[in-house]
Amino acid sequence: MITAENLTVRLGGVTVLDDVSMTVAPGELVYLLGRNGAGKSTLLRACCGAQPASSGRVHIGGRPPRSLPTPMTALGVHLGGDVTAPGGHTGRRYLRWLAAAGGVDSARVDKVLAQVGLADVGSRRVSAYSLGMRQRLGIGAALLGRAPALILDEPLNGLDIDGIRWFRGLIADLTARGCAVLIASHMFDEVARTGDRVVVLDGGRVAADAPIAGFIGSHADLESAYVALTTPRTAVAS
Ligand SMILES: Nc1ncnc2c1ncn2[C@@H]1O[C@H](COP(=O)(O)OP(=O)(O)OP(=O)(O)O)[C@@H](O)[C@H]1O
Repeated sequence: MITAENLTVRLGGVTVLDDVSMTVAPGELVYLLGRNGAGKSTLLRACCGAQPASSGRVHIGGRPPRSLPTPMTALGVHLGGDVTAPGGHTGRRYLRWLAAAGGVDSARVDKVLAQVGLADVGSRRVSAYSLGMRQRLGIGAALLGRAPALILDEPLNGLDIDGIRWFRGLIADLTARGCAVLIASHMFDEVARTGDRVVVLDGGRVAADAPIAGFIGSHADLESAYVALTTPRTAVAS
């Protein structure tokens, strides 16, 4: 279970998240939507304990993220951006390094490499991986601890159609096993196809929190419903 309660984050005098409350229940796939700068990454970082709250709270499985005794087994995280492994690490060595740091049995590493489709290239340097392979590796890092909650920031970026189909199956399997999954994404087709619920941020506030079909309502599709609800970036700036 991932929970944010009345979460406010101020950065550099700006309120980036404003009284945000939301929950991701076990077995649920919730997509976090919002325009560039709406506060999605900040919310995900706060949920991981990487971004302190100005007020309000976050709980992972009922505990504040920074007080989890073994964080990697409670919450899997891939905060997006490119995976850069130190010192020319191979994919396998990178995951072993993370597993050791997180107190996870190194026997998980080869299982995860297979799970993310990198078994054949585990001994290749990460610096020689393609963008999609690095994305898979980052997702693999989030899977190391077999955590019952997962947070991913734009995990589909860089994945080809095979990667997208693989990812779909992976998340369906995890949610079927009861994992609570929160994903920030701009890929509306994929969100509409696979999500249970959307939480929409607009200017740091929750503009909607609804099952996908309910959110779409009488609109033509998810994108139209979203555009009708949220403030275009140009309007925010003017
Ligand atoms: N360290 C910081 N200091 C000041 N402002 C920040 C800081 N980090 C983020 N912000 C601001 O907070 C707002 C939300 O940023 P955030 O990265 O959470 O948005 P986002 O919804 O994830 O956007 P994107 O879709 O582009 O990834 C932005 O206006 C950003 O400029």
